[in-house]
Amino acid sequence: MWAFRGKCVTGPKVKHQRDLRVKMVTSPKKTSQVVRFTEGVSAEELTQPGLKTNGSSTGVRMFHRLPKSQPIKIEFDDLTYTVAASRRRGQVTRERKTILDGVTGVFRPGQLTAIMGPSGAGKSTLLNILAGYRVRNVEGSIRVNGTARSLQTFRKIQAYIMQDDHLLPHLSVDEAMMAAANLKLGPGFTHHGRRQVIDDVLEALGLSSSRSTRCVRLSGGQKKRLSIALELLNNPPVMFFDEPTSGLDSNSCSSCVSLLKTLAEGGRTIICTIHQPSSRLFQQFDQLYILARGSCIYRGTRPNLVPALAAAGLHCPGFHNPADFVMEAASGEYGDWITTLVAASRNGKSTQWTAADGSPAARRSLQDTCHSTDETQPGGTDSISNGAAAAVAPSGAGSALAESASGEPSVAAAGEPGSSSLLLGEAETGAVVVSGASQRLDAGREPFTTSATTQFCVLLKRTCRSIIRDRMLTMSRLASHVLFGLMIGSLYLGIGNEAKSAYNNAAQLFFAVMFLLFGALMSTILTFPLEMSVMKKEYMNCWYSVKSYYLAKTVADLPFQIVFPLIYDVIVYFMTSQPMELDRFCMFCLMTILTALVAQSVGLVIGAFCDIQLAVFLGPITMIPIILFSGFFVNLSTVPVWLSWLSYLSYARYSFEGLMLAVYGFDREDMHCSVPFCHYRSPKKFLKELDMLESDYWTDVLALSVMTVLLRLVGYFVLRYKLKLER
Ligand SMILES: Nc1ncnc2c1ncn2[C@@H]1O[C@H](COP(=O)(O)OP(=O)(O)OP(=O)(O)O)[C@@H](O)[C@H]1O
Repeated sequence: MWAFRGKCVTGPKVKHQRDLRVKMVTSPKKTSQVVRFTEGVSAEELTQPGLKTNGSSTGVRMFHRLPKSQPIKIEFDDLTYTVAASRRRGQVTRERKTILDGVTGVFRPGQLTAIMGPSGAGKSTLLNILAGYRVRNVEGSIRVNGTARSLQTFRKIQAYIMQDDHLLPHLSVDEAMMAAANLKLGPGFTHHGRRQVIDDVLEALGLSSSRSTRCVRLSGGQKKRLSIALELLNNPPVMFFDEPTSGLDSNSCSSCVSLLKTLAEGGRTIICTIHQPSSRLFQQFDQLYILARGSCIYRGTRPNLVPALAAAGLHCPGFHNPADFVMEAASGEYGDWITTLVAASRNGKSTQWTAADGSPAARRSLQDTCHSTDETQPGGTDSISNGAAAAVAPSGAGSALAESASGEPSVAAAGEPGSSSLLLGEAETGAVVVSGASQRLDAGREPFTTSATTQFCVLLKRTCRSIIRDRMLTMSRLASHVLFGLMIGSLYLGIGNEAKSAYNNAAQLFFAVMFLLFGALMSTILTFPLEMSVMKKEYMNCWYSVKSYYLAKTVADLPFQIVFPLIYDVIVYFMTSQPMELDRFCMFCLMTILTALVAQSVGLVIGAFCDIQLAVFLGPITMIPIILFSGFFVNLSTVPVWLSWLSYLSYARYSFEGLMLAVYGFDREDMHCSVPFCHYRSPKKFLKELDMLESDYWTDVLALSVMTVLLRLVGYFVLRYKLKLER
């Protein structure tokens, strides 16, 4: 059941799935669009700009203003991927487990290709390798439009939509889209131009009415469509989808696959992994690439699947969903057919069943831009071995990609604003529509569309917005500083100048250190790993650099790490009657702020290093030795020499010492004694007792500052390393 603007199109008009096929047709010369449907849709519906499925729009519409792109054909030969085999106890083994075993295939523009196979067959692995998400331990070759794939160039023209929708929960749809547009559309786009592109994409994907809805409140289907919308902004000609229908109900699945089909019909190369599609979904796929145990058992069109299986001796019973049947066969339910089917498809090399050759538009366009599938490119193969070659693939790939559909090597500057149409749909002339703003595909080594400064500014704004919108966390942080401040202030009320309460006052200062350390550490640890998944997706899709992200992330939280300790300081300092001297108060505040900053840096390192489960354990655990060597529990002069070096690594030591010196140092006069004898009437005596008399406040400031900077650098490199490791 399809509907337009909420109106259902059912009954005699729509008889078959094929009737529902939408063809977007436009003339490159005309600015107005003609929307042509196959049979079954009334004339007045042709004028409707949006298309809705099951009451929710999954619209199909020409996007006038997106950057232009061009068709991309991906070929891969003898792809093999191995991982280290698990070690048996007490045994060092060099054996490797083969996940993909020399598979070959071609994915063409204008086609929706499904990579199918039972669980563990290697679908996601193949997708990741083709998308460039995985490069280590990969052997074989990948060509893009007949030329060796340059990972750098390819990353700019592909989008990878992950199985889970990694979205920032507190941003609205519109805000998420605007941030993406600011990052992905070049400087040539004005604010108005970006707005128009966003409007087009949201309208087309049926998200216009959800503009102001926060991502966290979107339905599963809407989240999926938003994930696609975000990637569509720069009109990537290649889109990879990992299990796009997972977690969706049958209607949302259908809407989602229809959308993918429409994107493919516009000339894009759409590749998705899918487990076991219903027969309704299955009908939508043009090409199938079926894997079993890391080998290809079928490569060809969907209608050819049953004949191909029959030719190999495996007969699909009538009325049986071919998708189910082939999955059952691949799982071994009818005996061991895998070897036979792999041999029949020659592990993907056979082109016997790949009759269709892309949409006519894409095909014609490719004739100008590509070499034949089976042509061997002398020296043009991106031989990937242990990832090394992928990284140094010739930049010539970029120029091949950059050629226009007419074969002319003309690609306008990145982000150049254009006025009409894009790759989605076919021109009446049959050529793929490529007019309008264009994407620069060979813009040197820099893979990002926007400058580092722009990336930083956009990310800073977005991160600040996310922090403020995360009311629960932000208010909890604020409330905890106020409440603990009042609690400590009440508990140690007016003791700051009382000689008999010197130890209590030191305990109060030590508590401030603990509270600020844990507060800043845990708030970072709890949020950073969750943001990392969003960051990873966006970084892999070339939105921005790690550097820009990390800098924005660290700077965005800075005001909070300054304001919250200040609130605590004001309450505690005055309630506990510390010396009423401005410079001492400023030194006190500086020390608490540095304490929060160093703890935040530790949180960034731990958050970048491990997932949230491990991080919430590691964070507090790593604090134990830091606290132990702070000088509060043990007089540091009594620590054995072989352990004393640890105290120099303890940032709690510098914080505690700094606070003590701010309050008792700098020749403070004797304190008030309300009893006959006070041992620590002289602040110097008290500092000497704690082995702090010779210490210097500014050395503590320097130590904490250096630690903050170093830890932030460590966090940055850990983040980079983690991203590299995952590939
Ligand atoms: N880095 C790795 N180390 C060890 N094994 C791996 C690694 N990556 C993948 N595998 C294994 O390779 C096999 C294929 O994994 P992959 O995720 O590609 O399967 P899949 O077909 O997508 O399965 P599913 O549909 O269940 O997601 C699995 O058995 C998986 O455990």
